Amino acid sequence: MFKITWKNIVFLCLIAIPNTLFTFGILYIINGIVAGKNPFYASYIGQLFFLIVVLSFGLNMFLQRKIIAFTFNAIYENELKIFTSLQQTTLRQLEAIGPERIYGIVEDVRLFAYLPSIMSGTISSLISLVICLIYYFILSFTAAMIVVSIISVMAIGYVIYNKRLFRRVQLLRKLNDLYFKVVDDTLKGFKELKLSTIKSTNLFEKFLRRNRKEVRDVEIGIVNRYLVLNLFSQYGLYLLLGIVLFVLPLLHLLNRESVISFVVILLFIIGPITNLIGMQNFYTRSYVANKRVNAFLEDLKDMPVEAERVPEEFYEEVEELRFEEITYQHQSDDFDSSFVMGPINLTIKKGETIFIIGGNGSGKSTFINCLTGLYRPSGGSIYLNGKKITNDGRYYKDKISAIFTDNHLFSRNYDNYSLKENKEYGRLLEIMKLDTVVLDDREESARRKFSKGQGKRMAMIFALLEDSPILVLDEWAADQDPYFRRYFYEKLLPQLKAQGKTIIAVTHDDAYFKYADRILKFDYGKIVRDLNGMPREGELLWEL
Ligand SMILES: Nc1ncnc2c1ncn2[C@@H]1O[C@H](COP(=O)(O)OP(=O)(O)OP(=O)(O)O)[C@@H](O)[C@H]1O
Repeated sequence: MFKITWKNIVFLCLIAIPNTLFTFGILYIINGIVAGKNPFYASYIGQLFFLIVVLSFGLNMFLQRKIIAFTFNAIYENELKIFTSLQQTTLRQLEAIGPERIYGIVEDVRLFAYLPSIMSGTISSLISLVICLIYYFILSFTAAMIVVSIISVMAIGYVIYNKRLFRRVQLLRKLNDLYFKVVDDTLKGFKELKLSTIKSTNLFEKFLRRNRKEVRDVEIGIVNRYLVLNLFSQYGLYLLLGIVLFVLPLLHLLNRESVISFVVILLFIIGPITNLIGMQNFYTRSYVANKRVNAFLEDLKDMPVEAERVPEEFYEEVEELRFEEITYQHQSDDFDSSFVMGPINLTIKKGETIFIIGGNGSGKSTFINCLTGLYRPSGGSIYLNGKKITNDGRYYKDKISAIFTDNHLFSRNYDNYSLKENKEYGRLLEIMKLDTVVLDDREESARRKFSKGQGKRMAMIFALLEDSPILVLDEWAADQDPYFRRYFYEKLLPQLKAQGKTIIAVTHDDAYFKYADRILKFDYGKIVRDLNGMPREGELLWEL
């Protein structure tokens, strides 16, 4: 997600070098005065001191603004990248990823909003540390080596310890993904949970409580360890102070004047070092978040390449759709997916009204997902007007309007048409008997809460407003009352057929089979009957 480029590094160096010199200047002046090297009354030193402070302030302000812009730009770009990837990914990949991982990733990206203050703190702390070490070496090489060695030992111990914490942070994020799964179940299964004490108690006790308890314990473990680490570092610095004050002079490695300088410098860097250590918690979490976002984007990477130009056939009328040896196999890590659809060989002509029938699990919806281009077939090809559909068939999909069993009515109008003063919309509201429910042509009125059947009718209105040549309906009439069901088969379908639309409808309504031009019966993923017109007298389609 966050990639530090060479440009960034050069930029940081260009800022860091003068900043280092300024900080060095400040430290040098303070130390000179405290150690009695520079007189207090030398006015030019005071002026120089204030000048350096002002310049350093300006430079830091500039740097922090740049970091803020860089961070929020990276968050913005990554949020867009995630949604672009989601838009381009296939239904199969989305089903495999699961919503909980997506919620987790959105949360991971937002973590970086804390980055600017942390990063500028880190840079200034690092600069101070480097300056102090340089200064130490100027004062006494041997003593500086001792200090550097002690700090290095502390840093190595810190890195080793931090690695273990890294694994715990990873576990924490995984536990949070599971948590989102439970949240999803709680919201989507709200009614079922309200009705069943057993379900809601088990969800709470066996999953939610257990998960949160685990998260609490892991969090406490992580924060406690960081706390120990911070205390060790802090007291390690006091230890260092003791060594500088008592041991190094005793070993004649430092004289009295240098001891004062060493102590002043050490006191100066205690703050930055404590800062650097305190920020590790955040850095470890961001590192894990960064890895997760990258892995997520990588998982979505296996995307079809979009066609650059609109193919000529896009402008042609849909005369024929042909499926040649189409097969599809579900893939899932969680359960055995032995079901294979196909091979399907089928030609659909313009204006045909086709009913797809078959028992539960016979592969009707799988076929619909292949037909609409949502599933990329595992084998075979689809031809539009005799031309093979390549890439992800984006332009092919645009020829189709579909209403699925779990149809979603969007909270806003994402289409190119407007409902305002739209005559066709008014006419469709009347046809669908929704003109007494949706009282005006405002967008908000069309996005209100509907009953299930009304919602499907509203979905039909939106689908018809898209004016696509092919209409795919997955058990649309199942939620309709007898009057509307009848109206749908006897009036609406013939009207749409008369307009030249090709209709492919999954249905279990055998009383209305006679309204189909053609019936395709599925069984075990295969078309076992392809009937033009009504079945022969006495033939029961369900019993084949
Ligand atoms: N996303 C999926 N991953 C794995 N297997 C799946 C998936 N979706 C469906 N299946 C399996 O594929 C088979 C066909 O399912 P499909 O939904 O196509 O049947 P259907 O004919 O539409 O059934 P129904 O009439 O019940 O809606 C079933 O055995 C089902 O369990």
